[in-house]
Amino acid sequence: MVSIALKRITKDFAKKRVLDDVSLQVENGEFVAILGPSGCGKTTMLRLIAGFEQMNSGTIHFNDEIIASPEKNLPPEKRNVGIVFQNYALWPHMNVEQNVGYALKIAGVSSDERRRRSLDALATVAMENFAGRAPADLSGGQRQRVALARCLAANPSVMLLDEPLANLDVHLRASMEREFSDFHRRTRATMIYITHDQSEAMALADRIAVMDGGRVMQFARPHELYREPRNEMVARFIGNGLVLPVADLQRGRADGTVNVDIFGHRSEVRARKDQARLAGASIGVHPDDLKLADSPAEGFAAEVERITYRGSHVQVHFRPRHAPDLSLSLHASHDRRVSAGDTISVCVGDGWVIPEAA
Ligand SMILES: Nc1ncnc2c1ncn2[C@@H]1O[C@H](COP(=O)(O)OP(=O)(O)OP(=O)(O)O)[C@@H](O)[C@H]1O
Repeated sequence: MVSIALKRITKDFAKKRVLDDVSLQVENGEFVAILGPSGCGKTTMLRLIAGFEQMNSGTIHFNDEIIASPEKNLPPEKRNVGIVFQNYALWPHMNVEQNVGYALKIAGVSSDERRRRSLDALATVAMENFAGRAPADLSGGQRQRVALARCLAANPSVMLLDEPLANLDVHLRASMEREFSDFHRRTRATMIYITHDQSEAMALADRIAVMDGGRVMQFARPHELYREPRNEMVARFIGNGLVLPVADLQRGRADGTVNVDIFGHRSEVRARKDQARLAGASIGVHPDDLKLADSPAEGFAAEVERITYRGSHVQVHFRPRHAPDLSLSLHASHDRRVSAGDTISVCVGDGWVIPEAA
């Protein structure tokens, strides 16, 4: 069992800083997802942990051992990590079963046992009927599934996955999601999983690291990221979040709520317990937190721009009267009859005062 610590890692490519003072402590047996916009350094971080790149400064520790630093680089094959990367190639001269069983062969597993474990792993990814095929005769998605099976069969104590489900169709994705969950429960391997799919990350991960511009913005449990984003980047990034300016923040009750002015209407929102009084701040909300109020006294005034039909509900696009430059939207049921040009009243059901200024 392995815990992984990244300590103050920086990595430059041709004078461009790609990882900037990244620290991350992944506990033994933890499932961690990495989310962030394209180019923020996710893959580079995984390649450093795998041993395919060397950092400019910092150290990587597996348990108490330093496995990588600018002076030291334990070779990838000595790290005992399973790797499923985008485009991580299968060996072209081996058939599917040989690819899956190769690590077991190297580890001295008998051929009967190897065959059993390889076919088991292939069945897990619905590829048992392709055991004799050459990788060249498989689709991209099928190759990805074989790469996964190869990783599962080797039963590593650390698994690094870079968008392992990206090439799969929606049904296979759902069943592979369950498979990852089961695999993790069974083996308690430490897993680091890059994905662009937030719902996948939320469903699978114990904790999620949100990255931006080569830095870790927040590393927290999924519900904490969603409900208590630390800064504006995380607030906007997670769950299509919106950031609204608020004024005259007053401490509320002891439970941590505060009272703020949102576009001319006073509302209670959540905040850190030690949140100070402020003249101005920002709150993070999600589209479902904004509701059509029943009367003008219950919300802030806004003008409806347009309505979009969304099947189960309508999406009402509007601009707050106090901030006409801001375009927002909320979901309303079909029985609320609103049209473009109407004045509506909008209340904020839930909001969170973003603690770190932009
Ligand atoms: N070998 C390399 N040489 C030069 N620049 C590189 C190299 N590898 C990555 N980069 C650059 O480093 C930055 C981070 O890349 P990385 O692949 O880690 O991002 P990412 O977050 O995984 O992106 P994506 O989500 O698109 O896969 C990018 O600007 C990329 O162009």
